[in-house]
Amino acid sequence: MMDGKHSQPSGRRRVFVQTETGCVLGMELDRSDNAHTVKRRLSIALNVSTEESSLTFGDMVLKNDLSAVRNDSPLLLTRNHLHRSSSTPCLSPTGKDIQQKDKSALIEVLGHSESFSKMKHLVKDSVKAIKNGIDPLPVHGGLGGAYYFRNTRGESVAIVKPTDEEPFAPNNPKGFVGKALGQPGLKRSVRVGETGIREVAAYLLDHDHFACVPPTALVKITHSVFNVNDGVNGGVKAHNSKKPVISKIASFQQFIQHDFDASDHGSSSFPVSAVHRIGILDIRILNTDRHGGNLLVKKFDDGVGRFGQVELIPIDHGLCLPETLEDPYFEWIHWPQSSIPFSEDEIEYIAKLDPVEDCLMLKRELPMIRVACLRVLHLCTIFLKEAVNFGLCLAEIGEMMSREFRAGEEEPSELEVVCMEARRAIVEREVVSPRADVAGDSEFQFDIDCEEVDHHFAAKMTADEYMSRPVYQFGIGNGMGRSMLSKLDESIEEEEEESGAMLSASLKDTKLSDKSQKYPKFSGDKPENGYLMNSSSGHRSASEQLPSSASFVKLADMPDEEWGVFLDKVQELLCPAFEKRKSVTIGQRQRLGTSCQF
Ligand SMILES: Nc1ncnc2c1ncn2[C@@H]1O[C@H](COP(=O)(O)OP(=O)(O)OP(=O)(O)O)[C@@H](O)[C@H]1O
Repeated sequence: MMDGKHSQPSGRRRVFVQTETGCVLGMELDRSDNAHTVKRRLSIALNVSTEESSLTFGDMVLKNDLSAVRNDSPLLLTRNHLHRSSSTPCLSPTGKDIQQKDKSALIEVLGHSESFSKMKHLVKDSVKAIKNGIDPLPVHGGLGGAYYFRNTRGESVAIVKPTDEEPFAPNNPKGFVGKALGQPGLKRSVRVGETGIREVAAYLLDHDHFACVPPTALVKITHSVFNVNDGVNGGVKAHNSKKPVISKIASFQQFIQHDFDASDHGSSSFPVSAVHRIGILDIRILNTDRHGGNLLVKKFDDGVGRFGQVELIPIDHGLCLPETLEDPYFEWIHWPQSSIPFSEDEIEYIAKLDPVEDCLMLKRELPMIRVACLRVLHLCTIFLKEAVNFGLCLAEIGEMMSREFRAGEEEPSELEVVCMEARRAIVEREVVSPRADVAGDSEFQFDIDCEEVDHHFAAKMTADEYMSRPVYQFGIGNGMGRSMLSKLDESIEEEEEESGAMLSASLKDTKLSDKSQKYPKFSGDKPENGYLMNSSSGHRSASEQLPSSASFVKLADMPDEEWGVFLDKVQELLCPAFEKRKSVTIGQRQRLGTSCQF
């Protein structure tokens, strides 16, 4: 639901500006403000240099016009050079000063979605506990900084993960540092500091609480428990050896009581429907991190005190919705439940999924979300719907999205092969008839100038208006196709190109029928290139190197109109790909005999 604050974007708004090193300042914007005035205020309040830096909001680099910035939005101040270091400090602020300057509450939910109303009591309980001296407790597991926030009884009510404490972010408390916010992260297709919005996106996309993602919101939160590494933010230590209070942007998720996680326990007691529902979510969001540790398991009383069935709660969605098609990791792919056909209600749920409406909703609730992520969501939802229509089961769909390692080389997934083929077909068509089919079409009026783009377009346009247009007319980017790719995107691309990982241009000689012969492969000859295996294990060691990730198919480089044509082409090519997959499964079943029937 939108409220008055949403519908009047250019009036007075409060925003939270975060520096690359994690300092956060809340400030009020009025109509006369522009990026320059915001930077000047930031520079004075935080004593940071804002020279040679850009103010960004998702894909947008903000200049004069700040009308696209919504109330309560987090903005990021990034330095302009390509290879930024994480050591550029805020010079001298203390958390207390900042807190006094921006006058925000201890915990403020960013965003006004109805879905966040469930968080109000958690926020209230946490604030009350803090005021009563009950401090949050650091979480020891995981690679990122995380904290259990408690109620006055000392029970955990929420888990909070600050964006500047993610793996490789400047204030990571577990030694995984070295990058600035906005740079490619643990997965290259997910930038440092952007896992929190993905956690929120997964919650918002989990319509009807189908997969049971715990309520999650983005918050601005202030406490002394948070980590600031030496040398970051000037390495300021509080007088009298007390840790300073510090404000952060963080994800705030309801704590769910549980008994263990799925990595500690055999999967045989997991209900088929829970596995299916989580699988359906993972496919839509292309989850690259669904290992057993990210499924909490809760026993429930079967009434007679026996250990019966369990509930599964999916957590940690920070590595979903990557900026390019990626190799997902689906632990459930190995579980027999995934080979059982979908039930009627699951099929109905999938049929009702509307990728266009989902993208609009995410853009409305998380306006900083990148076009690239929305395109991944759009594509994967279409893929899921078509696959289920065709009659594939969860395991088959998951397998079609997963890459394979053969002889130490990584091959594109069947879905990626379809996408590569679709892009090649478009390129060929353009060579024959350069854009004749799209360029002159008077309906393609959605390319809006890069700087002046109206990012409230999505919010202003009703779902019906949106739905009544051909899909290729609206490239999910709200006019932010190629033209809106920010400098950051260019930098991520340049870095990828430098590392030789970008193979998406190699679209020649591709044929659906023979992926192992015709497609480029990523060699796993260097140990650090084995990231598929590493990420699959779910237990990464501290010594593990930054995994190199590769993209066979990029989605965000297509202008809006091409994106629509691409989606149509993908849909056309999916049927033969499904036929092929079905024949592989039948072949496997025949070989295995009846022992694997459920
Ligand atoms: N909503 C939740 N309710 C209860 N416990 C949770 C919740 N979310 C996370 N946890 C606990 O906190 C631990 C760390 O959380 P999480 O896995 O999300 O962090 P992470 O740093 O992203 O981890 P990793 O590096 O393993 O991906 C989990 O293993 C789990 O035990």
